[in-house]
Amino acid sequence: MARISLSDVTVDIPIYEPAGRSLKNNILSTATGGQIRPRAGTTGTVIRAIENLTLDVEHGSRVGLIGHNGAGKSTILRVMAGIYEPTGGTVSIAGEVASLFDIGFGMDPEATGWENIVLRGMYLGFSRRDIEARSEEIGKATGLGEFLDMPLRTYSAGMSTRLAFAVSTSLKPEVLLIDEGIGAGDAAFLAQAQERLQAFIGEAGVLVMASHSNDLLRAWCTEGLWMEHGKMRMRGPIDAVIGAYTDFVNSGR
Ligand SMILES: Nc1ncnc2c1ncn2[C@@H]1O[C@H](COP(=O)(O)OP(=O)(O)OP(=O)(O)O)[C@@H](O)[C@H]1O
Repeated sequence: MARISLSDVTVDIPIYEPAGRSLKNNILSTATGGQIRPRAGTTGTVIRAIENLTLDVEHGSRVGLIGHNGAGKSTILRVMAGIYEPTGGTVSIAGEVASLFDIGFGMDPEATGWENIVLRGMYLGFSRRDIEARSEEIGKATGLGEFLDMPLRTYSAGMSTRLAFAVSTSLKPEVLLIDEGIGAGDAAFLAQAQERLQAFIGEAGVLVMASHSNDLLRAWCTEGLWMEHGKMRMRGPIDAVIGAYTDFVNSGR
């Protein structure tokens, strides 16, 4: 059974900046971003992107990450994907993870779409045999037709997204992580993607996605998690969390 468990996770990102630009305050209050703090024992600075986050995402959950620019949404996804090692706390993931960010990950601009299906699949941890056996189906799902014979560098951002999305969802990972880059798709892609995603979620697994699009969040997620300056502010049914966040933004606080 797929499951994600974060226990008291903190992520500090050290900033190596010229000494002359030191920060006077422990925490600068801004509308965006994480918390900027002095780095303990040094004259340097860290950005606290996530602070003491404890979170369990159970099998079958579809969680949407909501919040201002720099609230920590992408950082959470990167911690779940194993790209960022937390500074504090523990992360435990059960199930194969596929991430739909870093769209270029495992792809070669000079290789064709077909070749990139195999490359990305292998980067995501699947065997060449496995991915080759599925490439026909994946190619079809991209909707890219003859462009699959062209090098990736000839693709638009949305076309690359289609390719990456088709690979990730065809491999039936148990945990799918999506960052909002998916918004690069056009309406036809989104409709098709939703169908594929629903099939994927129906079979098993966990979805965690970050987006600023309420429509996308409502369509794909059942639960919302509102992040603010690296901390969880609210978790609950997606409509309730979007509603509370929207009210907060509109109140101008
Ligand atoms: N590579 C990095 N170097 C320094 N700081 C970073 C880096 N990546 C993220 N941060 C900081 O971490 C904090 C959280 O950023 P994150 O990308 O997780 O936010 P987000 O909620 O995904 O924002 P957005 O909605 O704008 O994509 C921000 O304060 C950001 O400045």
